Amino acid sequence: ISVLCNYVHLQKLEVPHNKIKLSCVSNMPYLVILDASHNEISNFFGFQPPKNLKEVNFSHNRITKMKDLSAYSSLSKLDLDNSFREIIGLEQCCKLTHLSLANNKISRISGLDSLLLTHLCLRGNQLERIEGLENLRSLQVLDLSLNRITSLSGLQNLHQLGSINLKKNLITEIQECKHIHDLLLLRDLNLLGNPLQEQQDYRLSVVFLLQHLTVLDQEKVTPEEKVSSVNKYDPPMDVVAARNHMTHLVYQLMQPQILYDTLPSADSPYPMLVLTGPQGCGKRELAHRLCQELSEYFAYTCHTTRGPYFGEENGIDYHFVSEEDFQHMIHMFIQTMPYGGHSYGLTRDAIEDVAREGLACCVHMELEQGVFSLKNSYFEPRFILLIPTQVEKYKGHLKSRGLYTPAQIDMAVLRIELYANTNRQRPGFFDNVIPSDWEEAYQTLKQVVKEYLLLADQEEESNNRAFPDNISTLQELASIRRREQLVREAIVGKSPGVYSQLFKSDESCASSALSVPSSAGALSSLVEPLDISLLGHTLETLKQNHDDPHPDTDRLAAVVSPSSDRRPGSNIKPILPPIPTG
Ligand SMILES: Nc1ncnc2c1ncn2[C@@H]1O[C@H](COP(=O)(O)OP(=O)(O)OP(=O)(O)O)[C@@H](O)[C@H]1O
Repeated sequence: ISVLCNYVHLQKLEVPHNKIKLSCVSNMPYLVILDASHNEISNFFGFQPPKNLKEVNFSHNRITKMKDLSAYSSLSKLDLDNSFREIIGLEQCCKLTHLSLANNKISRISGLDSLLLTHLCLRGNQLERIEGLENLRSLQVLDLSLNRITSLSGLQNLHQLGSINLKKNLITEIQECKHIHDLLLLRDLNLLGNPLQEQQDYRLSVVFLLQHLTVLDQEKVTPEEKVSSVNKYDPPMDVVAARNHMTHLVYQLMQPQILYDTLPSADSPYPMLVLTGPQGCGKRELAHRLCQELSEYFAYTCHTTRGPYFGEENGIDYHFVSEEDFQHMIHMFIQTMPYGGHSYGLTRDAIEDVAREGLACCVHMELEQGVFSLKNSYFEPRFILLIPTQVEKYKGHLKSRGLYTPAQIDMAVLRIELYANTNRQRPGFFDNVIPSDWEEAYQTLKQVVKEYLLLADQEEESNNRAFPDNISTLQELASIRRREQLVREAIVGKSPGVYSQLFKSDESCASSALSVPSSAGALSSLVEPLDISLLGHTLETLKQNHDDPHPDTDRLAAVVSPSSDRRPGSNIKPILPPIPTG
């Protein structure tokens, strides 16, 4: 092609698939693009360097050795798919962004450190490791297919990478993906033809580990795959709870159905109080103290396979059972939770036993498979969150227990945020929040619970009774007593025990309301429809009420007064803790 020597202004020369020599290029000082691929060139770049040569393709020639290309510093794109073993001579090509060195015999990447490459192709070489790429911080597209690479280590700092092709290599472990986990721009990954594809759930695992991917192995990652992978490997609390609930529901449905008579209907909620909070926040101690001090209202009801701590008693602190027995009675549980190598669970029978004694059950639980699981059931407990507000104090407390490793303590501290977030993001999820590191946490809890039981008003009134301030208080009390008398007559001595207020909700009122009989005509303007759904198991308490010469006026008034169809205790101001930092 020596005739081209006269074309001095030529900017683009394409002569692929020939057997030509390129000495004429020395006469083309303005050449910008040169394609001399698929020739038989062995001495490449053997011409005077055109000043502005940007794109050169010398692939598929007979080049066996790279050479110094510092004279060609304008190069931005270079294809050298030949048969050489070592990368050299590119150090001065500081404008080079696209480099293809495919199908050579390169076994080690070197000499690329100073370049600003965005696209690099090393397909079909003999690489076993990814090394020498650490400084290519601008790299966006990397093709390492058809090599012998076993690990993805070496890619972790290439934060601009959007596409990696590792087809047909020797990667065996899915865990290798952790090296590219932090590459947030990575959208396209190709691992086809690697041994790790044989592993079970390979695709879901990779989709989970690399949640930014949109294409994996040349196939689009669907939203369904993304959701399934998260549900499988890091299920949100709702999903864990839903599974737990579903499992136990299925177990229950497989059993003969028992009709319990403590409650008026099968789906009436039991009165229940649930204390929850992070590990070692003191919920266990508080729950048991509450059961002790308010033993006429509460009893503890959970089963566990862990052994009793010093001073704990079977049937009082837990029902202690063996793992074997626990599994044997698995169909009886409403929910279960594995924790620290032991199992915990709540059975319907245990709740029923407590209800038979006219008590409400009080339990302490973890969030995921405890509180969330109960939220799915038809039980409608009161949930109280106990949350540490002073991280250092909380850490100190955990340390002083001598039961936890530093890692476990850190994990426990991290979990505070889980509880705080649940409280922040789901208004009304907890009925009350009490800082557990206050000295007066128990007193606050007790007061809140008494409010639920409507005992606080009662105490207040009895104080008032003892020291009536003035005549108008006396008159008011007399008036309340008169109204209360009428109410008693109207409901023929039936009213729910105070503890049943724990679970009285708007819906239960609405679904089972009964209007006051006409014999109480005088009252019909005074009282709202009465909730009798909760009365079945409270007759004894009612009888006591009836015989009581000093009736609890406020309590009854609250049961029947127009305001009583609000959730009891709803007038209490929630005590919100300051949210811990971090
Ligand atoms: N049925 C249940 N469902 C869910 N969680 C439960 C259940 N019963 C107990 N738990 C929780 O299991 C955890 C372990 O209970 P355990 O009685 O062994 O207390 P602990 O050793 O004082 O625990 P912590 O780690 O909170 O100090 C506690 O967080 C407790 O609230």
